[in-house]
Amino acid sequence: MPKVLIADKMSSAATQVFKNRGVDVDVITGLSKEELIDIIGEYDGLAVRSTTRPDAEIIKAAKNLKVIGRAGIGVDNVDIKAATDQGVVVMNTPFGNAVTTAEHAIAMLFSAARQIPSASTRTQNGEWPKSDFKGVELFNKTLGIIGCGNIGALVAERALGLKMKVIAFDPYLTAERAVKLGAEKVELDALFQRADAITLHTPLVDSTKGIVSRERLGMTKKGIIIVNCARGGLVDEEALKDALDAGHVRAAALDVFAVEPAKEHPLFGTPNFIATPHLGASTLEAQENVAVQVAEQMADYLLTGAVSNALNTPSITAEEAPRLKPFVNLADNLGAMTGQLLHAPIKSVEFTYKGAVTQLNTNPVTAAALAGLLKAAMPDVNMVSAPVLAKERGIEVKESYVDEAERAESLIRLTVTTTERKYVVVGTIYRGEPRIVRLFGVPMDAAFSPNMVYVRNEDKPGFIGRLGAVLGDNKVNIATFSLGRMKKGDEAVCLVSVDEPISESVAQQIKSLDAVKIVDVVSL
Ligand SMILES: NC(=O)c1ccc[n+]([C@@H]2O[C@H](COP(=O)([O-])OP(=O)(O)OC[C@H]3O[C@@H](n4cnc5c(N)ncnc54)[C@H](O)[C@@H]3O)[C@@H](O)[C@H]2O)c1
Ligand SMILES: O=C(O)CC[C@@H](O)C(=O)O
Repeated sequence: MPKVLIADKMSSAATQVFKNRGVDVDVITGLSKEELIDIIGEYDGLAVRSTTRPDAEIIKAAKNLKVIGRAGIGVDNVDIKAATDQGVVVMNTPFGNAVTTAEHAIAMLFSAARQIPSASTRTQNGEWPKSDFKGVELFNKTLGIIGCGNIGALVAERALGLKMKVIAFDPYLTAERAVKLGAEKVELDALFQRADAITLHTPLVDSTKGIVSRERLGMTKKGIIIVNCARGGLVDEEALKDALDAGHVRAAALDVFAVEPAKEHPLFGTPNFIATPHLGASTLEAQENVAVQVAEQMADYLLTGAVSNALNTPSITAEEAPRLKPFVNLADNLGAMTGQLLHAPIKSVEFTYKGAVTQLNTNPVTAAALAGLLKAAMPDVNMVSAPVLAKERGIEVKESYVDEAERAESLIRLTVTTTERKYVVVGTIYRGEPRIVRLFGVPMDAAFSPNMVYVRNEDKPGFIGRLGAVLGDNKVNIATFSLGRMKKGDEAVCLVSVDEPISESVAQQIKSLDAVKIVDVVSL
């Protein structure tokens, strides 16, 4: 039974889902990094919100970890590269708290425009400070949205409902989608120059860090309102403080801070400044949504192999997972065998899919074959990291499909081009088991096994007997012996599965046989 640790406070609905799905679950929140490192090795899954920060050190200690589930959207608290390198799937819940956060941003916008928190505090202090609060309407004002994805679009919709004009900067926002949202797509500087209020809804990435800079604040109209319910680090907080003190920024409302938790901050106590403690996602509905979603996604992956909302590997539906499993196994074996028989750097790999497999999502199949191919040189590679590593090493990866739907069998062909030559291997599934049907151009039919010897030889009478004698003389027991040849008297291939790995000495004895061209040991 897989076991999951819930390490951040989240709705008990997550625990219930895990239990209902037959996943063992511990809820231990408030752990220090050292305490988490001490216990994480026991778990197959780790569920977090934004407090726990699974970094490379924690992930390295998580020897059994298969999945990290983020009950929320932003995953900047997870070292995704470290997770990928270790084959740990990272998934989030991209829609569970989007409405809630959009509503918080609108609430912060109103709070800033009318200084509601301060007015409330002072009224309740008995000051009746009526003359001290003159706000501004949002009606007919221009709202600048930086980042117009899920939440930004929801904020746009709500702002339009308030009869605001909406302009948006988002490098990935198409003009068509902007029109559909009722927003005007603008460049970043234009947004700062034209907006009466700016709200941020981007991830914290290199291109967004400090996007609200001192220089850009200087481009804004006097009286601008700034709202940030995305991530601390998007706003130059010191520059914002100066602009508030100078009366240039009318008001600012931050839900997120560069350093959290923000217990002390230069902005705290500044007039016309509003702060909330990262409450964007904190509603009953949102927390129920993300808890249930993350638990269901993690349970799906741990129990069926289905992947959804993963940041570092292709999605696999629950329906696909069982159908893909034999092909992923075949791809892994084909890749691993080929990778051990290559003796030069890989330049490109083409995956050709034929027959029924073309009807499936072949991304995980390709990833598994890539992992097998690269494993000879990079033992820690896995199907999560393989596509990234291949790209980093400049290996061109192509996929093609031959839709021979009438063909009962499925075939997977790997065409691997190294700096020296091209290799072609073909495999299929027969009675649920993976088999190799063509090895480097030579037709054959062999099952995969943990210990195999690959021999390429001249097609001559007596060779098989001599090869068998060397193995027998060295007490190497043969499990299966598969043969193939291009044509009579040409090159032939022996693929011998043996009970135990052969020693280097035995390999040398085989190499010394007449007619031998190549001898390689394959371990799967
Ligand atoms: N305060 C909270 O509690 C809370 C809750 C949920 C999400 N968030 C934060 O809000 C962020 C956005 O959430 P979402 O669901 O809308 O994500 P999303 O991925 O749907 O949208 C993010 C948008 O930002 C855009 N973007 C990326 N780089 C950009 C750049 N350099 N300039 C402008 N736009 C850029 C993307 O194209 C995308 O459209 C999350 O990454 C998360 O950090 C905070
Ligand atoms: O979990 C939270 O409270 C915040 C989550 C939020 O920042 C997100 O990125 O989804």
